Formats: sequence, C-alpha cells, structure tokens
Amino acid sequence: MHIIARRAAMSIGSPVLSALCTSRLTGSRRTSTMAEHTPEQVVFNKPKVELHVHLDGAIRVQTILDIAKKRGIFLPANTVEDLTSVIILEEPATLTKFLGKFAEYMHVVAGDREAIKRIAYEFVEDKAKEGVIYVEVRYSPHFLANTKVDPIPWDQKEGDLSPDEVVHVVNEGLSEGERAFNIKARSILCCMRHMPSWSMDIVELCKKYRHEGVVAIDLAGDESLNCEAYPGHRMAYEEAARCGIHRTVHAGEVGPPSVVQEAVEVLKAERVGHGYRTLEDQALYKKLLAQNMHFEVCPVSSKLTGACDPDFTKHPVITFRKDKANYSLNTDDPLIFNSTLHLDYSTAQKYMGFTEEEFKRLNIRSAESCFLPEKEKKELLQQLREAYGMIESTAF
Ligand SMILES: O=c1[nH]cnc2c1ncn2[C@@H]1O[C@H](CO)[C@@H](O)[C@H]1O
Repeated sequence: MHIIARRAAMSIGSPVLSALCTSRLTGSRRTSTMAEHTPEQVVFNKPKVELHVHLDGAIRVQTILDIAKKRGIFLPANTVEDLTSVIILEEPATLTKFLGKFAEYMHVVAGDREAIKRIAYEFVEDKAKEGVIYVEVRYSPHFLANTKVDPIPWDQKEGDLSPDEVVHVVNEGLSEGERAFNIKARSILCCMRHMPSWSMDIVELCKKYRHEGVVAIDLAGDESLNCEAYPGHRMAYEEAARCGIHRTVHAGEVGPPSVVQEAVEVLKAERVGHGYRTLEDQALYKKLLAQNMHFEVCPVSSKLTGACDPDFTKHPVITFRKDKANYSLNTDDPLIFNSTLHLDYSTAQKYMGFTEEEFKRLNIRSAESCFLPEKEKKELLQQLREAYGMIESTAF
C-alpha cells in the first residue's frame, strides 16, 4: 500500500502553495483542487524550480495502464499497485540496473502520438501540484519514435512517428499543460551515450525547435559503460555551442571526475547532471566552484542508482551546500524512484540539515542557471524573490 501512497499524495497540493503559484509569467490565477501532503511531507511549501527530470521517467502508472489497455499491449500487471512494484526500484541498485527499468514500460508509450502528448501534459500538471513554477524536462526523441530511428527501440514494429514529430507532439502537450496549469515548462533533448549516431539529429532538432520550447541538449545514458564521449557526441556539442544551444551533460553520477572534466572542457557543458564524483578531484572541484558551475543534484535518485552512499548524511550535496556551490534539487525519474520533489526536499532537510534559507538560495541559483532567455529568467527570479519575501511585491 505504501508504494502507491506517495505518488497518490503527490497528485494533490496545498492551498498555501496554490496561492503562491499565481504566476505573472503566464498570466491568470491558477485554480486547482488542492491538499493532501501533510506539513511534514512538504518541507518547502513555496514556488520551486526543477532543472533535471526525465519525461520518460516521470509518467503516471495509471497512464501506462490506460494506454496499454487502449493499444492492446500486454503488461505483466494490471493494477496501479502491481505495476508500480514491477517498475520501481526499492533498494539501491546500479545505474545499469536502473536504466533497465525503462524497458518495463517504454514500449507502451513509444510510437503513439496521443500517449506522448498525454504524458507531457500530465507531467506539467504533476509539477504544478508540487509547487514547481518553472521546469526543464528532458527526454530522448529517438526512444519515443518508431520510424527514422536506427535501431527502432523497444522491439517496436516500424510505424510513422519520427523523432522530429515526437518533439512536435511533446511540445504540444507541454504547452497545453502550461496554459492549463499556469506554470512554465521547457524541454531538453537527450543524446544517449551508447548511440552516438543519434546525436547530430538531436542538435538539429534543438535548432529546429528552439523557438517552440526546446532550450538545450543533454547527454544521458550509461556513463559506467561509455566513459569517454564518442566523436558523434563531440560533433553534436560543437555544433550546439556554435549555434548558441545551451548544453548540459550527465557526468560524474557514477563515472569518474574525468567524465566531468570532459563534459566541461570538451563538450562545453554549462551545467553538470549529477556531478557527485567531481569531489574526488579537488582541483577540478575548486575550478568548477570558481566558475560557478551548476550541479543538477538528485538526492533520492543518487541513492537508488547506487551513485552515492545510501547514508544520506554522507551525501556530496552537503559539501556543495557548505561551499555555497551552485546547484539545484531534482527528482530525475520520479516514476522509477516512486518519489516526488517533496521527498527530495524532505530528505535534504531530514538527513542533510537543509534549512528554509538554503532552499530559497538554491532555488534562486537554479533560476539563475536555467536555460531561459535573459528576459524570462529575470521575470522568474523576480517571481521567486517576491514569493520568498526577498523584495517588495510589484503585484497590484
Ligand atoms: O540518472 C540518469 N542517468 C543517466 N541516464 C538517465 C538517468 N535517468 C534517465 N536516464 C536516461 O535518459 C533517457 C532519456 O530521458 C532515459 O530513457 C534513460 O535511458
């Protein structure tokens, strides 16, 4: 029972948050049915920014069941509770084992326009209910396609949904979600470490859709298998830098500090996904601190993927905090970790000594490090500072 409780609770927010979620970024006041997280669960009941979350790792279990039923796709379970226990990681594992979990359900969603639009729309709803006012969500368009992708993923038969059209459909779902739930959602397109032949497509899609919500390129996947970025990734990142496409890279999650160094120096990453193992190379860490490099930290994820010691009191983000580093707190893949953003915040509070002041500071740093254009970034910062009581409200 406890397995489904957390995500069920997540689908409802708090009245305080509802008022704070009134957005000047997108206009009208948000109305929503609210409530159900107890005060202990919601440790930072204020607007937040989330920069590292995978769309395909943030799908509702009920949605997977609905789509499978509609498409006549077999699943090993037919209730939310049973399917949840098939999909989630309950104990710390390895990154490789964690990444294997996507194969439990991706074939249900991939290749289906309606399903993909729905998961994007519902994602925005779920984030709004967590009090997120700005989110950058990432995914691999190739993993959701069934044509113009080689190999066709998840044992699908060839169909007619290309990576390009996947991006178009996700954009539609996200922007409908933005209008319905009055938050801002942008996307990041992922290259995959094991598929360098897809990476030039990714940068071209970033260029094509840069005015329709796509803000950056990422490199995700199994860093423990492919430490050094292949030429295909390097070429894509060079082109991204040349065209002014923002760049983030998963690095130092389970891979050594050299992967972080390569991300920053060769791939010209402006942010580092995870980056925990940077601390093993103090010279590199100091250099990145001096550069104000942003680390996208995912506490619950880092335990369950085996990236960090399961004892949260030893987590690298404690060092980041002491050093006043630039970092965000994120869910990464809430479906597979059976988590919510509230759980990441309460973990930071309970085991790592985080305070309200630090939550405010890190959200401001997250907004400063987001990939919005400068004008929109300023608006976001203004909105956070007002909500945090850091400046007089200019609202009338
Ligand atoms: O924590 C992570 N580390 C590395 N790769 C990841 C992580 N979470 C998800 N993905 C990978 O990124 C793809 C696109 O969203 C996912 O399908 C998964 O393979």
